[in-house]
Amino acid sequence: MIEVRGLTKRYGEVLAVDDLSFTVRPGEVTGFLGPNGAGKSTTMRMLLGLDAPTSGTATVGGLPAAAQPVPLRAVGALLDAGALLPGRSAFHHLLALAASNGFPRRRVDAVLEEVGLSGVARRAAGTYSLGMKQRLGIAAALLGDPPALVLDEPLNGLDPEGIVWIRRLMRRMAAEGRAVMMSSHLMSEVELTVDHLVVIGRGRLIADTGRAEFIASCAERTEREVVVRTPRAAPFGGRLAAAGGAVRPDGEDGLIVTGLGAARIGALAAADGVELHELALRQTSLEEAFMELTRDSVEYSARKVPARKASAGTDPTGKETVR
Ligand SMILES: Nc1ncnc2c1ncn2[C@@H]1O[C@H](COP(=O)(O)OP(=O)(O)OP(=O)(O)O)[C@@H](O)[C@H]1O
Repeated sequence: MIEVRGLTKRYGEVLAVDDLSFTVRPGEVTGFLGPNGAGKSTTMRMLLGLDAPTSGTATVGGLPAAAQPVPLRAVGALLDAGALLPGRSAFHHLLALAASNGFPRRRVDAVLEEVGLSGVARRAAGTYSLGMKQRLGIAAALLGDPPALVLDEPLNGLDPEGIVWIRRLMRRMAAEGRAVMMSSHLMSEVELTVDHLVVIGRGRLIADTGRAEFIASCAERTEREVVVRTPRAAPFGGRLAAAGGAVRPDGEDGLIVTGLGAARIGALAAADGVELHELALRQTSLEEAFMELTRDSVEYSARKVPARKASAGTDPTGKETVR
């Protein structure tokens, strides 16, 4: 179990992590999401003992990283897959890690097999593709057979095959009872993989929720839009507005309508003899809902939005909590 309580990190003027509390449970993959600069890497570095908190605690199995007798046995981490000695082979990289932690050599063979690098293990890591470096980083994380895994943007830059492979591996690691935490700044990367979501923005907690509940709350929050295409868009748009719909044009022959269901729009068209070329429901995607949730937390936004403070468990629109 990974537990973060009141975790805060200040770099001079920058409050990178602000009173953050959440739990990553065994048997689950928890997605740790937030836009660039939200504080994900800083939180993970504190969890791993690579950075000291300004205040608060981050523990794995009840102990902070510095107090773990053998850190690699407590938590495996992938932070920067590129941080390798380029001339050293995968085998020797892992062997050095195993030796310095007192792990037997057979663990090296086992993790190389696990990540599919056995065939290229003697090649210099500098010649590896990004996907192979990610696999090597994951092999190192698995070396101590730890009950918790912390992976920072593990899908970054991977091809579709690599993405599917990491997803399956994380699901399997969770099924074995490990607590798995993966960060991402894209909802689409994690929505197929995670059981639980912890969303942060500007260092603060925005949502701490099950994946299914997050999807349900997004569906509730976002109004369904109906796309209508007709050669008589302008007059029919007026008719829909008079019937209580909020209507905006979409090209010459299109209308986007909220506040009226597709059935009602179809009935109005039939009653008025309006020819329809399209009548379709458009559901906001999870990615759009996530962007909406974190919009005010984006460090460098193309749009100027007023800064609003989110409190733990409350979404920044202030409409509803998704905890
Ligand atoms: N060593 C540091 N010194 C000063 N500021 C820092 C340092 N490390 C991080 N920050 C700042 O803290 C904030 C959080 O950064 P962090 O890298 O944790 O975010 P992130 O969510 O991991 O972002 P990304 O997805 O871009 O990696 C940013 O404003 C960043 O500029």
